[in-house]
Amino acid sequence: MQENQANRRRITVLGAGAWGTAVAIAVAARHDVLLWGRNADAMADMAAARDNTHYLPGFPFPPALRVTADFDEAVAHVQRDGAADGEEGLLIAATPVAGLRPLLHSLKGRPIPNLVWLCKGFEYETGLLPHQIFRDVLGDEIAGGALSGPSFAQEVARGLPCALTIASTSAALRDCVVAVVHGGTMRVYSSDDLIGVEVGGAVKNVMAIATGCADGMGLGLNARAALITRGLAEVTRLGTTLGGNIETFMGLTGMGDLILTCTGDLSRNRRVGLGLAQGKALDTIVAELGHVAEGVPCAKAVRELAARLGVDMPLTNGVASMLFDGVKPEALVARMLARDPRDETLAPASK
Ligand SMILES: NC(=O)c1ccc[n+]([C@@H]2O[C@H](COP(=O)([O-])OP(=O)(O)OC[C@H]3O[C@@H](n4cnc5c(N)ncnc54)[C@H](O)[C@@H]3O)[C@@H](O)[C@H]2O)c1
Ligand SMILES: O=P(O)(O)OC[C@H](O)CO
Repeated sequence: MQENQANRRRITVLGAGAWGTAVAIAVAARHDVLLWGRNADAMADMAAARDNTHYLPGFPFPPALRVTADFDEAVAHVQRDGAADGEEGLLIAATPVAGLRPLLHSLKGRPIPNLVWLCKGFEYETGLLPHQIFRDVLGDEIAGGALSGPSFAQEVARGLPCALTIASTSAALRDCVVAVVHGGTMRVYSSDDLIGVEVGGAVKNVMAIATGCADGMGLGLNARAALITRGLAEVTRLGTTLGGNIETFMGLTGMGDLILTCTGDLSRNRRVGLGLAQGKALDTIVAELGHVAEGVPCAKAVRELAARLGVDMPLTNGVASMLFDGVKPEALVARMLARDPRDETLAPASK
């Protein structure tokens, strides 16, 4: 479907992994898109093959998608001098959380328009959410927001229906992202709850590791439903303690993404859990994945954050103990089942 010429925008996607590539393919149905990646050889291969054969093979690039390894060119693509309101380009940061800070530093001082990030997690070293990293680096220089929700790259690249949420405190940024991304098979909802949206997107990855592990151990569908539900309770406890709205955790970026990632075998985080159940070492699992699994660093960051805040997160602690302390899945299951009974609904920070 070609967008009406008047509505075409210039979009740059910074980061050429699976998700950046899928989003670039999806928006190139209606806009002029430049996909930037830091590896010059990989980008040259992509330009020749018109396919991201390493991170998202089998999804040919549409004609309006170009690729580059030249950062200046990528940023200049969205800088149109004198662009009228409603015609600005959009920068989409598609790195993992670990790459967000260095990427934003590279953008500092450049006259860029709106920016959204796609990563889901807490920064490992600082425990910060992406919007806090954004403010740390760029302050109020430009408007920013998180685009999140249940979305496997392969399905989006295939053009299957998908619903996302753009979270930002800037109404203009939200409107820009809806104007660019909403349409065809993509629905984009808006929210001003950055904390809620980002906590949901981050902690669901930890719960997907837990659920993958339980499924891999053959603990059954009852256990899976219990894990997802108690996982949602945990996400909500942490998120509301940090200032997120409780309703956000019942929405696309909370319950929606939690269900998808815990149950869908396309999930890399779920596959980490399946690997743990097989007795594989974490290094082996991560090497075999060949993609980022944000739930791994996130489990550690969230364990520390929750301990600091006094928020009860037994599933997160359990996942972190398997990943980092050598606790075996069977021992963890026994430990979880032996926990004292309690009220199903707990106040945010109570234990
Ligand atoms: N894959 C999905 O289905 C999906 C969906 C929604 C959100 N996400 C989120 O999007 C983020 C990226 O995931 P992905 O699937 O693209 O990961 P991926 O492992 O497929 O690719 C990661 C890409 O980021 C690049 N990268 C890493 N650090 C970088 C840096 N400092 N500067 C530039 N590039 C850097 C790598 O070279 C690679 O191209 C993650 O936070 C993930 O949780 C992924
Ligand atoms: O493959 P995962 O586990 O990183 O999940 C991908 C997306 O976040 C799902 O919305």
